[in-house]
Amino acid sequence: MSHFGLIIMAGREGEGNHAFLSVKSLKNEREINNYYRCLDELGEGDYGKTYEVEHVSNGRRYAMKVQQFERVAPGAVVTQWSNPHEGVRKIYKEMVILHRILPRHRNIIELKDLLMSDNTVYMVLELCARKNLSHFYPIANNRSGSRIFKQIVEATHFIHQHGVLHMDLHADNILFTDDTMTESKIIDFGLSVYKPALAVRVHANFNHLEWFNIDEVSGRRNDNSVPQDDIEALGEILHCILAGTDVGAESDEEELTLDEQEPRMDIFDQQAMDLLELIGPEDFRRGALPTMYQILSHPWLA
Ligand SMILES: Nc1ncnc2c1ncn2[C@@H]1O[C@H](COP(=O)(O)OP(=O)(O)OP(=O)(O)O)[C@@H](O)[C@H]1O
Repeated sequence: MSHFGLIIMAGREGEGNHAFLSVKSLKNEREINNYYRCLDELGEGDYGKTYEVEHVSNGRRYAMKVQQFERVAPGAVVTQWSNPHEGVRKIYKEMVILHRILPRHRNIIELKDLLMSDNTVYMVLELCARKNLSHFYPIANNRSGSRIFKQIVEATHFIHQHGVLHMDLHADNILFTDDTMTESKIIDFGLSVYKPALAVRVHANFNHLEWFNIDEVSGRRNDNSVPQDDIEALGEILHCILAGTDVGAESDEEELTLDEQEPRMDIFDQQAMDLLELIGPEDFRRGALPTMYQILSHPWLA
């Protein structure tokens, strides 16, 4: 049975404490219009686009991530340049992570609905504002910086506890619920990795053997991702908060001067600098990376 067939079969009503989400199967692409009206484009990624949509019957607004995948013909050839299974695998993994592995968390985007046609997946997500971390960096101060960074660290810790490494934590993938920029949400689990051996919490009896091919989770697929990869990304984010700008962002404009990359010590206190020296980029770091528990108990996040 295909991965997508499996996801429809495996959801059982009333299971665990996660509100059951049934997968709607669409006969064709047009049928999506019976459920959601498309209002505006929010963003575009490698595999599709994300739109602001309105539920046809209750008028509520959501974000809908639409991803198309190519059906993989039996015996399709994997080459150095193209692997026809990769797109399907990426989309499937994101769906399973959001749909089954992670319970609800206030700082992780919530999956609200899931629809599928023959070659398209529609992930309906809670709608965030058009504000991401890069809008927050210039206005961050010691108090708001610590509050938002703590939200991101706690959500990342929660993800890790369930055996998931995000692997793509940066400004574009951390949105705010509204323009006040007080509540953040981690999005985009497209590059995430699921490692059951890392899980110390299991949601709703999630059994990875029902959902993933054993090669995928056994390390046989040559995946070297570790929690430290996310911790390093958190260190980069902290540097940006303290510098007040997206330090590593690709831009057509001139590169930032060294001065512009410096932590703003007139705004942030010594505790913030101490945390930067623990987890920040190598220019700042004093020693080996601490664990998530050590980061969470740091006084700047108290
Ligand atoms: N829940 C949401 N609310 C508002 N906007 C969103 C939401 N989810 C995604 N977006 C917007 O759509 C963009 C693309 O979303 P996302 O990163 O999930 O897609 P992607 O196809 O995986 O992208 P990429 O290939 O760049 O990783 C985001 O950067 C963001 O601007």
